[in-house]
Amino acid sequence: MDFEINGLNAREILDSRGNPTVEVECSLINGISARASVPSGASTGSREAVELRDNEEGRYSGKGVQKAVELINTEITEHFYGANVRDQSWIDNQLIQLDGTPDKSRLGANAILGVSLATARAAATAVQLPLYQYIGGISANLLPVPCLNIMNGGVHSRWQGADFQEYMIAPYGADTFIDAMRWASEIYHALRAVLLEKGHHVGVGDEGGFAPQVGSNREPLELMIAGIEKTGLKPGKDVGLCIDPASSEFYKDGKYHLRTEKRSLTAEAMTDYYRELIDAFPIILLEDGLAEDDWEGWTVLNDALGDRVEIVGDDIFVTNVEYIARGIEQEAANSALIKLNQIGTLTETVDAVHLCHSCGWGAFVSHRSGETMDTFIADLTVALGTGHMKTGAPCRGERIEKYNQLMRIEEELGDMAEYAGKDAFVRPVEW
Ligand SMILES: C=C(OP(=O)(O)O)C(=O)O
Ligand SMILES: [Mg+2]
Repeated sequence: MDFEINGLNAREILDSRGNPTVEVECSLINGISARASVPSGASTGSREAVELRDNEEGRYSGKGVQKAVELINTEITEHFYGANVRDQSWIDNQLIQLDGTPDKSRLGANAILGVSLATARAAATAVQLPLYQYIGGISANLLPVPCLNIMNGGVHSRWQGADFQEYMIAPYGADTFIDAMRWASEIYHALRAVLLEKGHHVGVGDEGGFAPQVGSNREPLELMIAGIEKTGLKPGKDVGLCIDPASSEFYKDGKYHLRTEKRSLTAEAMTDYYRELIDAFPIILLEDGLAEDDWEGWTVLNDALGDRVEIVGDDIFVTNVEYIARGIEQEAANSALIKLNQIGTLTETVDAVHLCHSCGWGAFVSHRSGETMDTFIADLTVALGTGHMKTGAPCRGERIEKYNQLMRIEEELGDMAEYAGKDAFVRPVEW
């Protein structure tokens, strides 16, 4: 048969932070082969599937992935020799069983995801379909609103900038994805000019956003509004704002410690703070406003603000249907962040998105702060019709390449392409 796996060949490559990561090539008996690589987070949730990293004696001061590579090239390859590459759910189930741990720590979520994605891409190539169509079928035509993280803080700027990790622009008023990207790039350059005018430095963080030393977590929002206005676009009408404070990173002993503002707040006080910001700025999405273990706080936050903005859970749900289901039951949010390597297989990721959509929740597809040039999430977003996604600033090759892939998909779909626009978010855009 044409679709039998002939081999899986893995190697160690470097990601955008210069750390080792896994790349996998899946080859078929018919000569077709395809490649995928695995990203890595910095502000990771504690319940994420576990990456396998080498011990301290190895290369790269304990960060290498030689063991994960070796496991793919031996045990995993032997297991899948001759298997049907089109049977994705079987492949992913086998990977889970072969690993045998609840957190994928024996083989490593990095080894498992590399195999899962490389086999999916090889199958798409074998049936001669674009990846987004292979995964999403003939109705996959929705181009997402790109939410571009143009100001970085938190751990992604080594705590040099704001406490909040991500400040994003969402150009939902554009007619097409390519127009949205043009607006985004113009705003990015205008923001650089605004920062220079105000005497800020324009060094960037891990995801390509500027990371100036600001005096509060509100200031980046003011700077972004100035950048949007400088281009002639209208904040709120053309372009909205999203924030990901990644607050697990500054939560300790029941309080949220805002270093730049020299104050520590309870969950209730943080909710009040977010309300003030939502009143003052056209914010449409708030991710990880509270910490991963503050489940009670999340319900309070969602009750207070969930009818106004999309409340997205990242560290709290880790793309895991078990935690998303708990979030649905406890009304802790109205959307989940979707990161392939948090859960470790394509099938489980698709299940997480389906669960969100079946309950009227949003599913917000995301890159990681450590990325490669792999564009899988661009195709995945269109395949699953999630309507919005984030993959960093319109700068740095590993981020740009995903946006470029979405532009290619829009061009390929031609008249069939639809830009998600203002309907992308769980709560209506009111401007
Ligand atoms: C992309 C994120 O960061 P990281 O990959 O470091 O978890 C995030 O927190 O949403
Ligand atoms: Mg996050």
